Amino acid sequence: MIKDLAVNVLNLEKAYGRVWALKGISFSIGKGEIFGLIGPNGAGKSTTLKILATLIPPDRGRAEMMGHDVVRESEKVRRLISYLPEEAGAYKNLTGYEYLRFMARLYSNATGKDEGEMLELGVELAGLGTRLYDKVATYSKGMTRKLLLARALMVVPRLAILDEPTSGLDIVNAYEIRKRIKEFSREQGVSVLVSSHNMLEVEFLCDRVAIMHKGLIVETGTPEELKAKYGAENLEEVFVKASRRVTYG
Ligand SMILES: Nc1ncnc2c1ncn2[C@@H]1O[C@H](COP(=O)(O)OP(=O)(O)OP(=O)(O)O)[C@@H](O)[C@H]1O
Repeated sequence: MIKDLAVNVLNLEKAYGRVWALKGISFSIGKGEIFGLIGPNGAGKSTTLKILATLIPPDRGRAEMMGHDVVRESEKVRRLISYLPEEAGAYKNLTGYEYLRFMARLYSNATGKDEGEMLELGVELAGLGTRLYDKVATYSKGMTRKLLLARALMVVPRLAILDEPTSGLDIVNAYEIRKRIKEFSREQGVSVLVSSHNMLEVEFLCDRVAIMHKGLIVETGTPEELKAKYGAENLEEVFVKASRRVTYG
C-alpha cells in the first residue's frame, strides 16, 4: 500500500468499437515515483496514458490524480499533469527557444506560474546549446524529442505522462533522455508515468512497473521483485514468462 498517492486507477475499461483495448486495469503511482507501463504493441499502454491525460474517457472504472477524477474534474487534472504523446511534433518554423517560450507563455496564462522560470528550466532541460536558437525544422529526431521532453517537464507537473519517450532514438540520445527524466523526477519530486516496449529501458528508469498484455496488467512490482519472482535475469524474461502464464493459463 502506497501512502502518498499521485495516481489511483481502478478497473479501467476501454473499447474502440468491438476492440477492448483495456479490460479492467488497476494500479497506483506514489508521489515522486517513476512508474512504467510495459508491454508489446497493442497492449493498451497508450490508451491508458490518454485516459490519464484526460484526452479520452474510459468506458468503465475510474482514475484519480491527486484525488481528482480525470473525467469529472478534467480541468483540475490538466493543471497537474503534462503529457508527451508518442508522435508529438514541435512547430517547425519556430526556433527551439521560441517554441519553449511560446509554450511557457501559454502555460503561464493558464496557471499563473512564472513564465521566465519555466523558460529557464526548459532551456536547461533541453540541453541543446546554441542549436536551441536554430529552427526546429533543422533538428534531428533526437533533438526534437529532447525539446519536447523539456517542454513537458519545464512546467514541473505533479505527474509527467511520457508515451514512449525514447522510441526511434539511437542509444546515446535514448540514454540522455532517460537520465534526464530520472534526475528531474528525483530533484523535483515529480511523479512519472512512462510507457515503453523496451523492457531494459524500463528496468533502468522505473521504481515500479506494470506489465501489460492484451488489455490486462499481468504483473506489478519493482524490477527486482519481478525478476526474483520469475527467477529471471531481466524484465524481458519476466515478460515472456508472465505473458505465457496468462495466455496458456
Ligand atoms: N483510435 C483507435 N481506434 C481503434 N482501435 C484503436 C485505437 N487506438 C488503439 N486501438 C486499439 O486498441 C488496442 C490498444 O492500443 P494502444 O495504442 O493503447 O496499445 P499500445 O500498448 O500503446 O501499443 P503501441 O506500443 O503500439 O503504441 C490495440 O488493439 C489498438 O489497435
